[in-house]
Amino acid sequence: MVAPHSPSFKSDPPAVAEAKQQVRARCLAALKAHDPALDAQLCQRLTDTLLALPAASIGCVWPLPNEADLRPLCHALHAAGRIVALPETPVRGHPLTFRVWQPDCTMVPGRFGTQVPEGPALVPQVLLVPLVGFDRAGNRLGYGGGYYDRTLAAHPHITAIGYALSVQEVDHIPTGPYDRPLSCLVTEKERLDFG
Ligand SMILES: Nc1nc2c(c(=O)[nH]1)N(C=O)[C@@H](CNc1ccc(C(=O)N[C@@H](CCC(=O)O)C(=O)O)cc1)CN2
Ligand SMILES: Nc1ncnc2c1ncn2[C@@H]1O[C@H](COP(=O)(O)OP(=O)(O)OP(=O)(O)O)[C@@H](O)[C@H]1O
Repeated sequence: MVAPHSPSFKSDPPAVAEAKQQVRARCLAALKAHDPALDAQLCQRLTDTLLALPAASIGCVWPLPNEADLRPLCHALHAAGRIVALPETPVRGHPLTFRVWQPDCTMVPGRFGTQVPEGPALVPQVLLVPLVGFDRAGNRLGYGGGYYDRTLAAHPHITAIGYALSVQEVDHIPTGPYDRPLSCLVTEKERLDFG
């Protein structure tokens, strides 16, 4: 039986949250120092990976400051006839929604400095998952909103592909009850498949 006052964690236990915060700070510093020339290599590898999939619609990512810039990938996928969608960030505690992006569409400001296309809503078949840090077991860590964790939980059939620059790798990402490892992650150097 569960003791009456034992916490039933709806979120990460405090020790895990604290450990994540330390790893997050280290990875954000690495991201900030990264060579922007690597972004083109990452885009090329992601373009090859995604165009090899039959997905009609793909959830991409519009960059926040210091992140890898995937805008060339958005253009390449659109030019290849795929529907490109970008995330719209709701209030905390809810999954992301997605709106169709086109090269000439209007972008409007969203939460946390994000930009959102003025297009119709759509759930993409394949979803690129950004991250702040990752490890070789496929664990990922984001900015701490839990948005992608909730989105993947809400849409278990979406094919999720993580992406990162190789400088964002750490030995071990602390995990909590809601974190699910990625099955695939692409960096500018390699593609990792985690069985
Ligand atoms: N490019 C991009 N878009 C994205 C995400 C992402 O990670 N990258 N998201 C992933 O979920 C969602 C937005 N979620 C976010 C949740 C929290 C913070 C946040 O707390 N930012 C801090 C700055 C962090 C730092 O650099 O130290 C802040 O605004 O204070 C940012 C994005 C959807 N769009
Ligand atoms: N499916 C979920 N249901 C309820 N709580 C969740 C879920 N996913 C994550 N959380 C909680 O949200 C909080 C933030 O999670 P976490 O620190 O793992 O976010 P993150 O992976 O850094 O962010 P993101 O997924 O947006 O990139 C944690 O307390 C976590 O337990």
